[in-house]
Amino acid sequence: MPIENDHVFVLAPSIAILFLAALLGTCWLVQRQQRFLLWQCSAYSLTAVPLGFQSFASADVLQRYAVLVGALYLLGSWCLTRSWAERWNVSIHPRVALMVSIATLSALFYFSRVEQNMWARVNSFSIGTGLVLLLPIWEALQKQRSKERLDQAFFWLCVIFTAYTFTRPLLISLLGFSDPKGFVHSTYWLITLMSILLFALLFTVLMCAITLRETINQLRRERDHDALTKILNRRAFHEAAQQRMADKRLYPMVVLAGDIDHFKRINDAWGHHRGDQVLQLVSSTLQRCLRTHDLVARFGGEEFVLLLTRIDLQNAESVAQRIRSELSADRTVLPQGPDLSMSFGIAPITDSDQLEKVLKEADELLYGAKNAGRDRVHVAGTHYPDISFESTAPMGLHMAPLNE
Ligand SMILES: Nc1nc2c(ncn2[C@@H]2O[C@H](COP(=O)(O)OP(=O)(O)OP(=O)(O)O)[C@@H](O)[C@H]2O)c(=O)[nH]1
Repeated sequence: MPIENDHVFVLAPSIAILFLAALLGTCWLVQRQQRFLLWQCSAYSLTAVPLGFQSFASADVLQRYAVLVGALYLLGSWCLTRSWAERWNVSIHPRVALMVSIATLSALFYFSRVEQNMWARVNSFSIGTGLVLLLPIWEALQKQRSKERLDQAFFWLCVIFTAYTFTRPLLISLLGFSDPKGFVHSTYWLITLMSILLFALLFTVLMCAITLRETINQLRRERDHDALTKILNRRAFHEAAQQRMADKRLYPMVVLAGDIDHFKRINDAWGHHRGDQVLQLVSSTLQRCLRTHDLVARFGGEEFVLLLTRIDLQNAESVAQRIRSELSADRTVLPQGPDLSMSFGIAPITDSDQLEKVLKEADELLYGAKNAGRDRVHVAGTHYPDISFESTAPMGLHMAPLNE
């Protein structure tokens, strides 16, 4: 059969939708995390096939295969609902979708085989697919959704597309194109093709933007957080601390440098895995002491740093003492082991201070607490006669065990 020019023209949207499906499929293959991309890709592929078929078929052939074509579209709509449900983290009931699909296919059968009525066929199909698409939207309306602008845009695009699916035959007939006969040549069909292509494009652009945003956010999270304890790392702490220090309302502020005592012994006696659990326990204990605007970070090894806002040295010392007593009483990780203990150095921040200078001071105080026998808190401005400084240890190098 020779391919006519207008056939090629009406086939173009199906081919374009297949390209979009390939794009979404590739996005999923590259990162294998956003499963909604895969469902959307399946929906496009399943829709492009009957769309292409309809562009070629005569009215008689269409009537004969109405149920099969309808079934493919419904399957495509089901994949679309799975994609949206995945995105919004809602569950949809396959049984309801199945019942709607059976009713729709029965109507298609009736209006193509028993009573031949193209208009009723088109309308019953639109209502059926619209109802399937409504399922995840209904669920999403019942729960709190993301306030992110892209997610909001995605949700409303889904709502508009569903409303359009319900009313498409009516809308197009309102425009004056009420005769869907002779499909390939009808304006009705061209408007249908173009609108589906437009929606597919909009969905693809939004989904790619959402995926890109989430990939970047994930990379940022990994860059800023310690993989084991999930709290800030040294780099991110510096960045966040500079911001806090620039805010005059958050003063007085202090830095607490803390270090688990004899952590090497825990590793040696109980294994590295248990050591990791101790690090996680310490970070969660430290996190519990935080208030809004406070920061906690793991600087490396078993060394942690806190920045506490709107607090004086005396109260900061109480916080450190509370952390010490909570840790020593906690038997969750080492039920039969020794009490966990930590040493702290606490230094104040004044608005003219450099962060590095305060960290160094807190670290020297911590070093003093270790020298003085560990399991204690040393606060700036207090005289500790039992300290035997040998030298000023640089940040992070003070943990070498002393010969006791
Ligand atoms: N399990 C575990 N151990 C770590 C990790 N990072 C560093 N360590 C270990 O932490 C130990 C730190 O030992 P030291 O620097 O001697 O410090 P310490 O034994 O706590 O002695 P003091 O600080 O002087 O009380 C080393 O044995 C490191 O191998 C980690 O992510 N997980």
